[in-house]
Amino acid sequence: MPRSSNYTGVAGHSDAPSVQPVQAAVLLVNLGTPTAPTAGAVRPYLAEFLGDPRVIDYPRWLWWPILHGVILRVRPRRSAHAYARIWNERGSPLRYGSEALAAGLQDALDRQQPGTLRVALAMRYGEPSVAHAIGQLQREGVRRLLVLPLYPQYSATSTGSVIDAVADAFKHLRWPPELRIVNDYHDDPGHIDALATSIERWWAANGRGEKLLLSFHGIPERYVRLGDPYAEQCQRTAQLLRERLQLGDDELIVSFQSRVGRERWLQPYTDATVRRLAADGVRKLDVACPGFAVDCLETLEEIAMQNRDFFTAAGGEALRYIPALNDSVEQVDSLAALVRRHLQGWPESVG
Ligand SMILES: C=CC1=C(C)c2cc3[nH]c(cc4nc(cc5[nH]c(cc1n2)c(C)c5CCC(=O)O)C(CCC(=O)O)=C4C)c(C)c3C=C
Ligand SMILES: [Fe+2]
Ligand SMILES: [Fe+2]
Repeated sequence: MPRSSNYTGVAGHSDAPSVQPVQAAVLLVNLGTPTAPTAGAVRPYLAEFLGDPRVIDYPRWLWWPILHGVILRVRPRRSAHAYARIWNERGSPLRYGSEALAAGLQDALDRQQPGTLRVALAMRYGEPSVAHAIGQLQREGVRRLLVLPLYPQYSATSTGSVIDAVADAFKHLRWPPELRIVNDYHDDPGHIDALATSIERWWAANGRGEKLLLSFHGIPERYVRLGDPYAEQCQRTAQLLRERLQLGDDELIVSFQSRVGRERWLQPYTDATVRRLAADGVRKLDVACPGFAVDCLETLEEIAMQNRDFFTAAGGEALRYIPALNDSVEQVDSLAALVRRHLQGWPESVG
């Protein structure tokens, strides 16, 4: 059964020509990435990203001159240099990793119930945009849409912004599909199990470091004070993993990376933490980033290169980055189960 068909999964019930074909789709949404590791390609990407009021909530009259007058003149070159370190013949890891995950999820769902569910991928910033992907699904006859942002922990800056983009896209549709959105899956047992299994598998192949650091992307602390549940969800994911891996409080540490700007972000910061651990005598440090569904600039460059160098410069021997779940069978299977659960009550599509 071709993926774009309007097969309804209810053979024998679609003989009346007036019945509208029913097809359901899962739209995975990741952050997005530049089209090339150059300042020219990074600038429009950063302009869209940092111009999103969910990401930076300063009033526009204050932020716009700073963004366009200062930041977009300086940062694109610096960021492009970082992107160049992780770019390869397949392009940007965030893009091909997300595509591989979407393809894996499509195959897994097809194996269970062939042709009932279409998996599509959109990027919050850049292409293919959320509006473009939803328009395409609409043209294919999709009437039921499950949006799955690839962020295990909810933050207004990430998931909230995806919800905005979906709402904006819907404004332009005369007859939008029925909609469900996964808010988060930070404590989903299948997801925790997938993370734990992948870490254990990595330890079985590479041996175990003295400590395991879980580094999550940071956000401004102020956002959490204003009600963003992100920090709490990161700590919950860490606690569940700690229990599942049977690690003590001093063996599994949580930190927050990728701070931008002058505001105070969630603490402790990852760079300060790896330096402190090296200074405290830790020689071999394992780092995983459970907030990232697929590897990207923030894991492959910031952790596996920059923070590795901070660690060794401070006296550590080896900082070993444990890859994200990417398109592993663990991630594909846990997301397929999550999708099936969220589709319950839409029996024509997946039942
Ligand atoms: C300045 C504010 C930022 C907030 C708030 C923020 C939250 C946030 N980001 C992610 C996931 C990713 N961010 C990535 C890159 C990235 N993040 C910011 C800024 C904020 N992020 C910038 C400026 C950049 C671009 C690179 C740079 O110039 O430093 C990425 C990687 C993208 C890639 O192409 O590989 C991801 C993924 C989350 C989950 C989050 C809130 C929880
Ligand atoms: Fe970010
Ligand atoms: Fe970064």
